Amino acid sequence: MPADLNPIDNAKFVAARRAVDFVEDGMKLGLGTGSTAAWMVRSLAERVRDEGLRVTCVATSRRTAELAVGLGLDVRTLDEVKWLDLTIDGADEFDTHLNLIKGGGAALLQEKIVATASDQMIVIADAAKEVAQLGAFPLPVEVIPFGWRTTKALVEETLVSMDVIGREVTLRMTGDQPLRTDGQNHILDLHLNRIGNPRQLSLVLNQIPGVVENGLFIDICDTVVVGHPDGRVQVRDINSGRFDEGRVALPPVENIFAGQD
Ligand SMILES: O=C[C@H](O)[C@H](O)[C@H](O)COP(=O)(O)O
Repeated sequence: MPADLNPIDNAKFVAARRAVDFVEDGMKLGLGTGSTAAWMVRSLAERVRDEGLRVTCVATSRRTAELAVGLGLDVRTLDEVKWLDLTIDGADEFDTHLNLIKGGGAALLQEKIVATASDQMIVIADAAKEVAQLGAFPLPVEVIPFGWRTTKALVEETLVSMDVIGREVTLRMTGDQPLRTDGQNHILDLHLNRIGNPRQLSLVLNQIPGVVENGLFIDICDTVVVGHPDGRVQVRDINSGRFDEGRVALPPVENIFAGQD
C-alpha cells in the first residue's frame, strides 16, 4: 500500500465495495450518508453503469442525493417508493449485537426513517468502529430549534436520573452558528463515555419534548461489513450467524478521495 494513503479510507472503501455485492437487479435501495456511504454510492453507480443493474434509490440526506443523481442513479423520495429492500449505510460505532451510534454527519433522522422502511439494513464500517460497549463516540440527538436550551436541560436531567456517568451535552456548531440538519433542526451531542443500556436510553430520550430522534439504532441492523486497511473484509449477519471473510482490491491511488463527501 502506498505510504501516503490513509489506511482508514482503504478500510471504508473495501467495506463499501463488498456491500454492493448484496444489491440485486430491481431492488429498491436506501443510500446512507457519510464518507463510507459515499464510497458505496460510487461503487453502486459503477455496477449500474457496467452491468446494467436497475435499482431505485432513496437517499438519506441532501448530499447523498446530490452525489447519487450526479452519478446517474435513479433517486426518488421515500414517499414515492414507500418500502425498500435494502439500506446500506455507515455508522460511527457498532457493538456485537449490531446496535449502532449514527449521526456523526447529522443525518440520523432520515437515516433511521429509511433504515426502518427497509427489509434489511447493512452497515459498512472500518474495523476501528467496533466497540464492546457503545458510547465513546458522542451520541447525537436531533432537537427542534424552538426552546433547544430547555430541551438540553431536560436531556441533562434525564442523564442524571439514569445515573449515566458522562453527562456533558454540547450543541453542535458549524463555524459560529448552530448546525442545521436537512430537517432544519439542531444536534445535541451527548458525551457519555459508555452507554450501559442503549435500548432504555433511546426510549427515554425520545420521550423528551423537543427531541426529534436520537442516533441509537437498536435492532435495526442485520448485517455488518467490516473493512480493514489491508483489503480484508468480513461479513457478519446476526440473524443467520453467517461469517465470511474475503479480500477486495484497494482503490487506485488517484481515486482515493473521490468517494468522500
Ligand atoms: O449522520 C451521518 C451518518 O450516521 C454516518 O453514516 C456516520 O456518521 C458514519 O460516517 P462516516 O462513514 O463518514 O464515518
